[in-house]
Amino acid sequence: MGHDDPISLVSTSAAPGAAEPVDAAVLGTGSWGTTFAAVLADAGCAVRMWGRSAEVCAQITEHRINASYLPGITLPAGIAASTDLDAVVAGARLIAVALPSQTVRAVLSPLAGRIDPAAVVVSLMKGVELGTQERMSEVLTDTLGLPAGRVAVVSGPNLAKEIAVHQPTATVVASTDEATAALVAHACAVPYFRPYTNTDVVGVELGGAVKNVIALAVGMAQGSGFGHNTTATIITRGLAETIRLGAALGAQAETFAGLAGLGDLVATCASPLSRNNTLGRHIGAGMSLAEAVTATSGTAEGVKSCGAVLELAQRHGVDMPITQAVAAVLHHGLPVSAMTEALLSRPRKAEGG
Ligand SMILES: NC(=O)C1=CN([C@@H]2O[C@H](COP(=O)(O)OP(=O)(O)OC[C@H]3O[C@@H](n4cnc5c(N)ncnc54)[C@H](O)[C@@H]3O)[C@@H](O)[C@H]2O)C=CC1
Ligand SMILES: O=C(CO)COP(=O)(O)O
Repeated sequence: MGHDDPISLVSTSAAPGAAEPVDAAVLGTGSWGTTFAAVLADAGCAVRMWGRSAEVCAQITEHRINASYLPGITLPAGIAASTDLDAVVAGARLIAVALPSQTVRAVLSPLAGRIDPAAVVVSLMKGVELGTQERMSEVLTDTLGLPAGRVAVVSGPNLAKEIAVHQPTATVVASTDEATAALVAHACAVPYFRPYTNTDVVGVELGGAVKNVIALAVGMAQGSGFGHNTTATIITRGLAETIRLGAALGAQAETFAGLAGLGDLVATCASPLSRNNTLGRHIGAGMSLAEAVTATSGTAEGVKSCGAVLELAQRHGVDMPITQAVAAVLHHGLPVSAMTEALLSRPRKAEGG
């Protein structure tokens, strides 16, 4: 690695001054898992990936490509992918998970109690689990039997396809344990990807999960033909309801003004690369949910997480009208045209209320 090593990421058996590569595992060979694996490899880590498709794993290992999820990208050398979960995590000091949020518990359950005691586990996901209303770091600690301090979350304005071609961006690495956050930040820092650390795990995770729901709402408005005033209104009021939920769950308000809050909200709502924004636009243009899912390649987390975020809000008595409207359109048959009326005809109130 070409940068300082403030904490113990490298093997203690390394010769003085000679940093050994970090053993890292990435679970999930979709667009973000593959891109984050490339970032780790560029930062000097030795990276193994786990995926359920033998064909995708072979492409990554043998040809340094992932044609379905990152077409046109050549991956850095040294990434090996396999369908053998046990072999991929064995000996890894950093295990990053990039799977659709609703699948994480089932995929990781076989690893319960079997993670290397020195390893940290990193959530790259932006979702909330339906039924339990758990954030992804909670699903990881629950499923793997880990203390919260051994889990970190990476979240920010991080559209995978931009990072895969080394466009510059920053991110937030959050953990309740500052040393864990610093360790993960160290492992993924490269000239085009700058990690900041934070201990507000709740705020960082909520920022990532709720912005997907707000991006769906923005997409629905754009697909209906509305312009920038409507987009800006949804982004701003979407941030307001995210902050309200965060306050109820103990997050720090300033986190939502940062990269994992406003930063990611703006990137996702503005970019046609966003699957949530794209799916929302299809719905706004008149497609059914099934048609929109088919027309959108990749995981649009907000489709399922809108229900889980709403459950969480209702459990804590928090008003989230945009989230409620998105869930009503996607899952309860509310026409997009009625969504606008439902939101704009609410009782007037003070802006900060
Ligand atoms: N793509 C992006 O730009 C970013 C995505 N994220 C988050 O990362 C997480 C993963 O997203 P992506 O990699 O983009 O999704 P993706 O749709 O590109 O890939 C999902 C991967 O999970 C696999 N998968 C799906 N169901 C599975 C199951 N039941 N068992 C095992 N594997 C399964 C798929 O085969 C695929 O390899 C999501 O929470 C997303 O919000 C976060 C930041 C950026
Ligand atoms: O999280 C993302 C950017 O930060 C990716 O957004 P989508 O999941 O909507 O593509």
